[in-house]
Amino acid sequence: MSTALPVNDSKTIIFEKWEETAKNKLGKGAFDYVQSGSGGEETLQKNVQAFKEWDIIPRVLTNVETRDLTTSLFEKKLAVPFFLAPVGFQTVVHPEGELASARAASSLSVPYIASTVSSFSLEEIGEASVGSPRYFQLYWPNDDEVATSFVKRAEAAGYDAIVVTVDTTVLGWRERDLQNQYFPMQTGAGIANFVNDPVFQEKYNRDGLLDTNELINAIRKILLNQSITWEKLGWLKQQTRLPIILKGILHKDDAQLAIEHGIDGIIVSNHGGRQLDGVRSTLAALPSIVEVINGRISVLFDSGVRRGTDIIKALALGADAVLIGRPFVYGLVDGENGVREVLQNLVADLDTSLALTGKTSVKDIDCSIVERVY
Ligand SMILES: Cc1cc2nc3c(=O)[nH]c(=O)nc-3n(C[C@H](O)[C@H](O)[C@H](O)COP(=O)(O)O)c2cc1C
Ligand SMILES: CCCCCCC(=O)C(=O)O
Repeated sequence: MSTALPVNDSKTIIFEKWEETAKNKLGKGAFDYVQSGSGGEETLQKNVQAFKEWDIIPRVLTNVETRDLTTSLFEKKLAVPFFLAPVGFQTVVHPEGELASARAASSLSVPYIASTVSSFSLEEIGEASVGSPRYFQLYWPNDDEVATSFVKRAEAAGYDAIVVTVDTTVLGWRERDLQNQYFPMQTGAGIANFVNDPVFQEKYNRDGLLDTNELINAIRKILLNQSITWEKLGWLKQQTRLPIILKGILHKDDAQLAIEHGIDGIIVSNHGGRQLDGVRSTLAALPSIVEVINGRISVLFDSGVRRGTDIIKALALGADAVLIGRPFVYGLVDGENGVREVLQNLVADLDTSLALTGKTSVKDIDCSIVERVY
């Protein structure tokens, strides 16, 4: 990486400006669905605030002429230490939804995580991101045969890992969505992985005979699984040769259990403040989890990452890589180009921040360059 200049033809650099653009372009229901958190949005705010509670203390005179943003996870090289987080229902933001975001990510070799509730099938998203790393996020359905089918399809479509979201046994209490009476599936978004699944079709869709409302009800009935336990993970591991990553870990004891159950990685996440409100910010949760993990498995991180310096802080506190959610979703209001713009700027911002931190590689960032604000 030799330049830290922002993208020349960028229209929007600032996260808050993208958010404003999204607010102006989207209907209230869709915008609130993306922006809001659960409950009184305490955690949503804490996630962002937490980054301000850590100072970067840069080093100087270290020769940062040549810089390297690459890292590796599960023996695969990544061009940058950040992923597009799994985000469902992307056609509520732009008609090309996940295809646009996956193409933008792939054009910059940014790794992508496809959601179970995508508006295009995992096979279509896989094709849109061919050549670039991609993981499949599993909302573990309340039907083992459908769960197995999803995992096998992800393997066949060339995905590199399965991300099991474990913080969504039920949907969070999202007051703004409830107030707006907004549920994105009602727009027809988020059902592609089900309607393209042979097991689901045969068992629940009577081979395509259900009308849209019946279909949505059938999906909702099996989408979230309240009965999964640590013991059941052994069964999932037997269904796939891909690494399994748990998304939604906040407690250090759960980090320990992940290791004991042979899990390959965890994502320290509170779902962007959208599930249980009042939980810890992820940056506050990270250090104690990293201590327990002690380098034995990969630790990813999300919730509240907005800028390059946020990535530096999360890496310094022990994350191997981070995920971004809302920043790319706001870019998606301008389709593939909008997402690309957000990502290009984030790469340039990260590169600038790396140089000014006095480091030449993201792999060299460690806790020596951060301290809690006092
Ligand atoms: C609109 C929207 C939809 C989401 N859909 C999913 C999903 O389908 N699966 C999932 O595991 N997480 C989902 N998430 C959570 C993200 O993966 C991620 O944890 C969160 O957005 C990170 O916080 P940030 O938005 O502050 O970056 C969603 C988040 C948003 C904003
Ligand atoms: C019953 C729908 C569950 C999917 C929710 C998607 C998501 O994770 C989010 O909105 O956040």
